[in-house]
Amino acid sequence: MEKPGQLDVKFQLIEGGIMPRYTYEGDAGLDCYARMEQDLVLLPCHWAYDEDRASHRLERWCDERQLDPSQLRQAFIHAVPLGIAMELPDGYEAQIRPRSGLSLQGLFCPNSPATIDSGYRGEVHFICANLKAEPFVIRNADRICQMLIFPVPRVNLVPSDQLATSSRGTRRFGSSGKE
Ligand SMILES: O=c1ccn([C@H]2C[C@H](O)[C@@H](COP(=O)(O)OP(=O)(O)OP(=O)(O)O)O2)c(=O)[nH]1
Repeated sequence: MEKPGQLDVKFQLIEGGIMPRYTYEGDAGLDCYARMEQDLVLLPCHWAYDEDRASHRLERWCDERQLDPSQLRQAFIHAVPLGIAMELPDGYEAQIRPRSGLSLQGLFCPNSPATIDSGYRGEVHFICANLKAEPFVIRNADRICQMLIFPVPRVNLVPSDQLATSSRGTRRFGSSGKE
């Protein structure tokens, strides 16, 4: 039952998915979990400049950790399934954002904050890449990102020949630091 300041949103679990949850009371974001059939290894972005060497580098890295590279799905950038679909009320969006702790480990979300439209009924995904020098492994049920839900006004575009003046005017791109 919805209370003041709360919003009911229908979430559907996809087989193998885990319901997002607030980890601590007072958290703004619902933590979301990877739904992976196979472990994923995100290769460091800079390896993409020398793809021929990337597989040798990965083999060596796996050797040192007694991992079998043939058991790992490899990618430079990947849309990780989150095991959930949703029915957002009209006038709302969900945003998918990285978790700071994983960002400090080099996990990068190129479209952050990602937009989940209210009409989208497919599985929600987290798009990510690896900015660090070492490969980054994502496994099933890893708590990989967080979701926040916001109201979004439907905008009526009003064609206008003239806009009201403002103190910023047309200044941009660091203009406030210059004389
Ligand atoms: O990180 C993301 C981004 C998007 N989506 C899903 C939900 C969203 O509603 C839909 C479309 O996203 P978006 O509008 O950002 O993508 P697009 O490239 O503009 O695709 P489209 O032409 O389908 O709108 O894809 C995700 O699951 N994860």
